[in-house]
Amino acid sequence: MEYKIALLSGDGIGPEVAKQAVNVLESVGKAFGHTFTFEEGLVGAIAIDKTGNPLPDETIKICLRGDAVLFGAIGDPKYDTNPDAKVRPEQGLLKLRKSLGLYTNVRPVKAYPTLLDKSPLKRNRIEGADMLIYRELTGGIYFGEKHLSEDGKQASDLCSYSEEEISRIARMAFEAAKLRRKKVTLVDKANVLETSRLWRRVVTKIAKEEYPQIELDFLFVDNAAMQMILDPRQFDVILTENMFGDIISDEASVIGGSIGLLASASVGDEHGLFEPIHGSYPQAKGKNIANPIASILSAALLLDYLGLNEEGNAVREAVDIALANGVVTSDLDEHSTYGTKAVGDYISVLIQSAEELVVNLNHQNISLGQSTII
Ligand SMILES: NC(=O)C1=CN([C@@H]2O[C@H](COP(=O)(O)OP(=O)(O)OC[C@H]3O[C@@H](n4cnc5c(N)ncnc54)[C@H](O)[C@@H]3O)[C@@H](O)[C@H]2O)C=CC1
Ligand SMILES: CC(C)CC(=O)C(=O)O
Ligand SMILES: [Mg+2]
Repeated sequence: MEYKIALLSGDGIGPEVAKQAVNVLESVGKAFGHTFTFEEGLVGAIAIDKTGNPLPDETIKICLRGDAVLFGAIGDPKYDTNPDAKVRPEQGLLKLRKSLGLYTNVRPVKAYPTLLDKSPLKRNRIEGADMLIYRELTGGIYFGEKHLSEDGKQASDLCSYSEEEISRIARMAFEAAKLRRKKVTLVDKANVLETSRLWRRVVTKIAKEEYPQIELDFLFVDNAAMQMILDPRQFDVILTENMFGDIISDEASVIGGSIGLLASASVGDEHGLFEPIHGSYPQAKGKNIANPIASILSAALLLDYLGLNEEGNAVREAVDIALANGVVTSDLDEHSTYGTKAVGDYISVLIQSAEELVVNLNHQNISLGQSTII
């Protein structure tokens, strides 16, 4: 089959890690007889530099005509250090999520058996940890009305959610839990926030009426942040709003040993975008030291989204082999001599001999709209 992928590499390490994901997809194409074509679009700081707009209309068109979007990262210190900048790279990513209707962001987190001693957390706390974070992606405080008073002394960001926005991602999270350990934890701040109380009411009703077989429990986000590192194995599927999900998923990346391992799928009713959870890590730009695995595993989720589960598993299998053989960047092994490209090449070469891989890992399917991810 032929697939058209919109490629938005972005800023900082985005292009370097996305390049490795592209190479991996091309290897998958060779091994499994598919053709992936890539159409590149500008986004983020580079798009501002070239067009004045962090998300040019042409980029949206490229995404709309693709079968899926592969995204690198955006962000640049010249904006991070200038709070007065009116046009910012991050606006490009937020607008893209909204324009494509990507209301659910799935972030798989696990402790890899071969990396248990790479995490700063104790092995006996993390062994077996395996969760999916369902983060709402197009609502909440990141999208609410912003206000700065004329004298610059008062500011506000509105956090707003509707029943519809909550119920559509909640159903996705419950569907995922059905195929796993049948537990959903709603993370909120319902002791303080009206929006969180709405989340509780809506999610509780859906659980009772539609998913009686799923255990639903609740955690306040401050406690959840602590539980995440105290006892991460208690979590199966976490369901939460936009900002809480952003924060606790970076925290959860410590379980695996590096944020450079964490992939994500952003999906809605019609489109899918696949990106690492990390940002543009500008300190590493051009140094060939960034871990490409988050981007490569995002490509695996993209394959699942296209219905190519065996191909997605081949990528995950190759990643597992690289990790087991110590073919990792310096974030996972300070003595490593492998760079971004070497790790990507190793994984790509393994995939090209895919018939030798046992593409039969113990991954569980997750129902995600019309498609299935692992
Ligand atoms: N989805 C996106 O494009 C995101 C963009 N950002 C933007 O990225 C820029 C930098 O933000 P930060 O807060 O520094 O977050 P960041 O995720 O870029 O980096 C934080 C730290 O994580 C580690 N790290 C990140 N990616 C890694 C990789 N592939 N391999 C090894 N280590 C890695 C590094 O230690 C780094 O110092 C900002 O402009 C921010 O707005 C931040 C988060 C997400
Ligand atoms: C621009 C930010 C909202 C991106 C981010 O931190 C994320 O999606 O994880
Ligand atoms: Mg984030």
